[in-house]
Amino acid sequence: MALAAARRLLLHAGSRLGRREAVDGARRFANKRVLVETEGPAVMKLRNPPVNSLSLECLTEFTISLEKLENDKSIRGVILTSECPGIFSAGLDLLEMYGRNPAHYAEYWKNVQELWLRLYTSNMILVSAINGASPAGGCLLALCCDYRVMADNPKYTIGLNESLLGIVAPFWFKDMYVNTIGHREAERALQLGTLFSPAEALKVGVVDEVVPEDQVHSKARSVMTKWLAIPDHSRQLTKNMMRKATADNLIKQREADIQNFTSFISKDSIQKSLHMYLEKLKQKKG
Ligand SMILES: CCC/C=C/C(=O)SCCNC(=O)CCNC(=O)[C@H](O)C(C)(C)COP(=O)([O-])OP(=O)([O-])OC[C@H]1O[C@@H](n2cnc3c(N)ncnc32)[C@H](O)[C@@H]1OP(=O)([O-])[O-]
Repeated sequence: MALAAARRLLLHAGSRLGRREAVDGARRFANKRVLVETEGPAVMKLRNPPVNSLSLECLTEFTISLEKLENDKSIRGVILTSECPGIFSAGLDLLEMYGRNPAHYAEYWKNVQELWLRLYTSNMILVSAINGASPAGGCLLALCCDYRVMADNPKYTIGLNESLLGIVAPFWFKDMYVNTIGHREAERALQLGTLFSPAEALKVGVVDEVVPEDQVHSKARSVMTKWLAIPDHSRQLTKNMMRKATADNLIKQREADIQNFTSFISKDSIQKSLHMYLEKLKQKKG
């Protein structure tokens, strides 16, 4: 379904579904895969079990929720986190990129671009409370934030691991990685597909702070309070100054990027790599 049509549908549904309601004293609205609490600092919780993979539906709901928050002038900042225990997000949904047709790949990629552009250029303060594993697209979500707090659990890893899957992170994932950790670290981490432990992620600058697991949300809230003390107009103009060129780089070649992705992911060799990776995930489970 085209994004515009899906958005119309969801926004319409949102006027019923997403109407602010009092639930246990908290104001919140929810789609199926994203819960948003707007009491105190707004919190967006991904809840697409088992692993918060970013399916087309999840991406669309995420984008719509973000749009609704952006349109609410009383909301200046959002904490992004997960409701799935031990998983922040497993990244893009592999089943959206495997065994489908080119039209589906193109539609999916358009929605990935849309979410990234919205998150990366959001006027709101975004703080991620990374309470679980955060590979590839999961890391991408966190990198879009203005500040990243990660739970100190060595089982949780974060990074752009695409090369391990036999696929290649697109140039805008790479640009954001370079902006965050510098060229040399990004060059090495992208080629190796490094998944950093929290301590390593802190050392290279993938995250800004690592705290005991039970403090990840309270720390994110205190970070938000500090950022909220800065006047919006100056912070927003500064953010825009820092990020605009990177976002524009994608905006000026969105169609070409969709075509590149579609032809890349449709290749037999790439589909084979994804098949092997999915099998590996299954075997790990069994
Ligand atoms: C060019 C494009 C750029 C690409 C960017 C990306 O983000 S690429 C994405 C790169 N992402 C990665 O490389 C992350 C791959 N995932 C992992 O490493 C682990 O799942 C985990 C560490 C996130 C959670 O470990 P855990 O032991 O808690 O959980 P588990 O492992 O037992 O999985 C449970 C079920 O979820 C399934 N499933 C998992 N991920 C995905 C997915 N992305 N999608 C769809 N499904 C996924 C898994 O197959 C299994 O299904 P089953 O058998 O029940 O039908």
